[in-house]
Amino acid sequence: MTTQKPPAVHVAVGVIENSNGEIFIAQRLPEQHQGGKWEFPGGKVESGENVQEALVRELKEECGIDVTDMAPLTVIEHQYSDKRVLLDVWWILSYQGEATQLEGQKWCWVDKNQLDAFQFPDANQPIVDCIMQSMNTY
Ligand SMILES: Nc1nc2c([nH]c(=O)n2[C@H]2C[C@H](O)[C@@H](COP(=O)(O)OP(=O)(O)OP(=O)(O)O)O2)c(=O)[nH]1
Ligand SMILES: [Mg+2]
Repeated sequence: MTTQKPPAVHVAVGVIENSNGEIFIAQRLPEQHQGGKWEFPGGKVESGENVQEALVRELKEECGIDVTDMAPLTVIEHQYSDKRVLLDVWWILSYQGEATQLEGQKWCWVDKNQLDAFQFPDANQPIVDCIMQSMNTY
């Protein structure tokens, strides 16, 4: 008998960098999946949306910014003990407004070189590596 894997939850994730080379991160609320871990803003792609539309919507809802340009960074499929996710990760190339956190999460700008001092969900390790290695010229 074959067992069918449940479908992965498709998640749009944005890496926002400021002019000081710092990255925006927020701490997941205790009651959320992977609660207490730090994350890049984003959320689930809803039906009828493409990933870019989802990212624009999520970053408006969570961070209060209007994203105007983005570029694909990486896609990560990860199986947690309780859930499988497909993280669709994008560099935010330009946006309007001042990034903040509108859903009660702790947040901060962190120097790229210090990103590994924060605890991220396991799926995020390749993203953190990628950012820390990047000589970002955008
Ligand atoms: N946003 C975000 N989610 C991540 C990251 N790493 C990671 O494993 N995830 C997982 C945790 C969740 O299972 C899923 C994203 O769910 P979410 O709670 O942000 O979704 P959402 O904003 O749509 O919120 P909701 O449906 O719970 O209201 O992806 C990350 O860096 N950012
Ligand atoms: Mg979210």
